[in-house]
Amino acid sequence: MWCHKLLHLQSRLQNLMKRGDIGQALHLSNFKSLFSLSIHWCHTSSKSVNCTWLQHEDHLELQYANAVMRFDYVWLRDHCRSASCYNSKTHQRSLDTASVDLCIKPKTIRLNESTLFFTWPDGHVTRYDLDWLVKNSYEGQKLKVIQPRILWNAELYQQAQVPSVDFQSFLETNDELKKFLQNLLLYGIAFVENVPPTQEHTEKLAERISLIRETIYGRMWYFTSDFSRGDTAYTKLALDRHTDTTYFQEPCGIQVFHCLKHEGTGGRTLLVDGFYAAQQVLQKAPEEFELLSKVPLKHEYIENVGECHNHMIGIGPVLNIYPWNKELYLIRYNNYDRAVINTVPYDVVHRWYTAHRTLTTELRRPENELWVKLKPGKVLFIDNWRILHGRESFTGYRQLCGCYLTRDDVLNTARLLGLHA
Ligand SMILES: C[N+](C)(C)CCCC[C@H](N)C(=O)O
Ligand SMILES: O=C(O)CCC(=O)C(=O)O
Ligand SMILES: [Fe+2]
Repeated sequence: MWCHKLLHLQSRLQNLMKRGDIGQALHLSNFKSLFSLSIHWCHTSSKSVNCTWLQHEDHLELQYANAVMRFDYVWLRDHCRSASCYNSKTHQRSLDTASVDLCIKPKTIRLNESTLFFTWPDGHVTRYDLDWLVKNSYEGQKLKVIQPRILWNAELYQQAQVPSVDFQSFLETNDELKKFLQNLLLYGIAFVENVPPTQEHTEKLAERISLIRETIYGRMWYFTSDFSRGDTAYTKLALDRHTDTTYFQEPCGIQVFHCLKHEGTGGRTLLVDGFYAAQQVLQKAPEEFELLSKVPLKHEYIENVGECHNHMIGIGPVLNIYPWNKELYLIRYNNYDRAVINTVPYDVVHRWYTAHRTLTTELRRPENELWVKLKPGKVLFIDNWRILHGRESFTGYRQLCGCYLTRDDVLNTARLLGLHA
């Protein structure tokens, strides 16, 4: 009975809080205390800052800066930034989280200026700046974009007139490197021009941004249509749009292409913004978008050519999204390398094929295709987690070199230059 009443009161109060009707909420909480139900409902408000909070049984409800946030008590104890709990020099936690009582509750909470003080049962005091709490709350994070991007089709990309960066200034100035990285992060592709057409210069370029990710293809790779490896990339055939290394648990982050030579016809490179296409799917058929983000798939690379023996398997959905804000961060799309689907029952399989068809239709719209002819001196960087690439069939002798970059290190460089990454 009491419990029922308390729940009712609690939900009314929460609704009032949500509507921002603090006066009413305060009134109710006073009313409740008359009936001595207030043991866990201590409510305090500060005069100096516009901040109120409710101490629930298992969490703190904080209203500040036009936001209602909820913090678990263990979380509040765990993130304590006091000298004994956190090393602010190394930014590492010293507190042993496993030593925190999972039923912990603050003994008292008080506000001074813009700092909230929690005193825990053992006397330890944790202090949080209100702005830190806003910034680090789940509610705040949910609204934030992890990686800002500009989605494009061919026309939008051409209109944007994204400039290429010159090789020398790229090597010599941080400003140019930053500009380049900003474009790579926003559009998922970027070009460097006037690069001497050698593998060594391409490597130097790559190393300016990040660590090179060595794979079964080597550190720097160099390929022609010589069938030297068991993959159609090493032929003159056309390749439909795809992302690379879908058969790795973590597909390579960035791909670098430098065409060192082409004496012949065809061989243009196709680029398609996979996130733009996925966004169209989300708008037209949200349940299909969801399915593509849920069904795990296997991709596989089996090679037995000459000395090269490899068997790689990568598992993950086509669309990878952050669960808390639904932001898309990785598309795994390679119809050549997709392995047997056996991770879901037959009826889901059929729905998956329908969703895959919708995505493919978007990816294949001619207006989404950006065609470029790679030439010696012009190096292309592709975000392999977002942009699909392909190529036209070709004739004659064509030599391409390049490498993959470790995504973490590209982002690291970007952040060090002050970019949001
Ligand atoms: C030639 N190069 C080393 C760039 C990559 C070849 C990888 C091709 C493979 N089918 C894939 O899509 O992952
Ligand atoms: O030959 C090309 O232009 C690209 C081939 C390809 O898809 C790859 O190497 O990953
Ligand atoms: Fe490829």
